[in-house]
Amino acid sequence: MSSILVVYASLTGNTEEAAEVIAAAAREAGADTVLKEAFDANAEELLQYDGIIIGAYTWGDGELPDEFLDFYDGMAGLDLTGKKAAVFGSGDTSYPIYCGAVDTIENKLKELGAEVVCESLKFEYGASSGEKERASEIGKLLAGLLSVAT
Ligand SMILES: Cc1cc2nc3c(=O)[nH]c(=O)nc-3n(C[C@H](O)[C@H](O)[C@H](O)COP(=O)(O)O)c2cc1C
Repeated sequence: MSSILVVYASLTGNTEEAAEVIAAAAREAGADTVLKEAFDANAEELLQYDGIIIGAYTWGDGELPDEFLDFYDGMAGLDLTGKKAAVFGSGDTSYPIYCGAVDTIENKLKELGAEVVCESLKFEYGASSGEKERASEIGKLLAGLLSVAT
């Protein structure tokens, strides 16, 4: 069975809600899926999974949230070649850098060799029903791609 780690940082629950939708969909699609908050996870754990889904809200001036910084720093130097990945997160369009954390994480995953399999999901505050549907599709997509690959 393929395995997926969904790891996220969320302060007020918006990104967490989407993380739960994604993880439930991946599980339903047959992947052995673990859902963790970033501060309970270690970046090296990424090496144990076939699929990686990372979510983070954006903080400061388009920055990564504090709860995600240790995890992000720990990603440096990991070889994620062969992993399939997706990224999501909540933001607020009134800030000049909308969902900047999502872009930063996507770029880092690509730099480390992971294959980002779909356009990253950005949503304002809580995900709408359509955005939750996309979240669900991301979980299913990754689980489906991994079941074909393994
Ligand atoms: C001090 C502060 C700075 C923020 N900076 C940004 C930003 O630069 N870009 C952005 O898209 N959203 C920004 N946001 C909005 C949050 O990302 C947004 O409220 C999000 O829904 C929080 O997600 P969460 O519920 O998962 O914690 C900021 C919010 C606060 C309070």
